[in-house]
Amino acid sequence: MQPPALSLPALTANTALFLDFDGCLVEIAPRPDAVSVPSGLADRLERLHDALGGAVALISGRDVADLRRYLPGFPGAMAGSHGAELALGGKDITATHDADLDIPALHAAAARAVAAHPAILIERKPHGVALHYRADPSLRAVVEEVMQHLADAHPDMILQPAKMAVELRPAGSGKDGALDRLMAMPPFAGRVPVYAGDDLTDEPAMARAQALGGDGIKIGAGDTVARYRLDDPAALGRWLDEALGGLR
Ligand SMILES: O=P(O)(O)OC[C@H]1O[C@H](O[C@H]2O[C@H](CO)[C@@H](O)[C@H](O)[C@H]2O)[C@H](O)[C@@H](O)[C@@H]1O
Repeated sequence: MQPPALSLPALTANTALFLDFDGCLVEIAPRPDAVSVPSGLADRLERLHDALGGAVALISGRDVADLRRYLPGFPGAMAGSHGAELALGGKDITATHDADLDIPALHAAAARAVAAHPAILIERKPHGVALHYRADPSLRAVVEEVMQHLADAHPDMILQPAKMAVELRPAGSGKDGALDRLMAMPPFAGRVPVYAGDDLTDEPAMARAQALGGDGIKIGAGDTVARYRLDDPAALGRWLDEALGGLR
């Protein structure tokens, strides 16, 4: 499905805005810790937050503590770990699932399984693990096989394919669930959701936003359920700035 690239949805004072992080607000980098936050992004997010009465949320596969390192002053809600964590405003981070997971054991098992392949980067997350093969794409099959074995051994977790990576996240998590949770509470409730994202983990959330009468915006290339598309994070930034002008 290739959505039209011609027009974009209007942001109004009644919009609830949901933004993904990697590949959406920031360009993809060689490693998770090598992303660069564009100058002006923090200010843009704060102005959107003010103009939309606080109804702006970041919805990321990263955990919330990691997101906060990149956007420390962001005043809005953050859903992290593919929806497995939620933090409202600057407040505490809560788990949204009730799976009783032995995460240190999962991290150790993942590390043992790829010990022979130092090019595979292990990202230890509070609610799961990611194995990245961006440094050597020929290791994709190894990563997929290891993660399938880990998924088979951990029925409370599900596989999440990502860009040059495969992740395990808790069953019952998901960015669509994060969107639903936020849309049920103020200041999001009663608004029209607009969700921008770039990756497979964003597709269910964009579908959900559209099912609720809103819109999805796919950032970059690839099949998508979203009705709209923008080329890259810079294009999203320009569109958000234009939209801000109309909200004043
Ligand atoms: O939901 P997102 O905010 O888009 O996060 C998805 C994953 O992003 C990160 O990995 C991806 O970005 C890295 C930095 O650009 C890149 O090196 C990697 O190849 C990508 O897969 C992050 O490391 C993951 O934890 C997120 O789940």
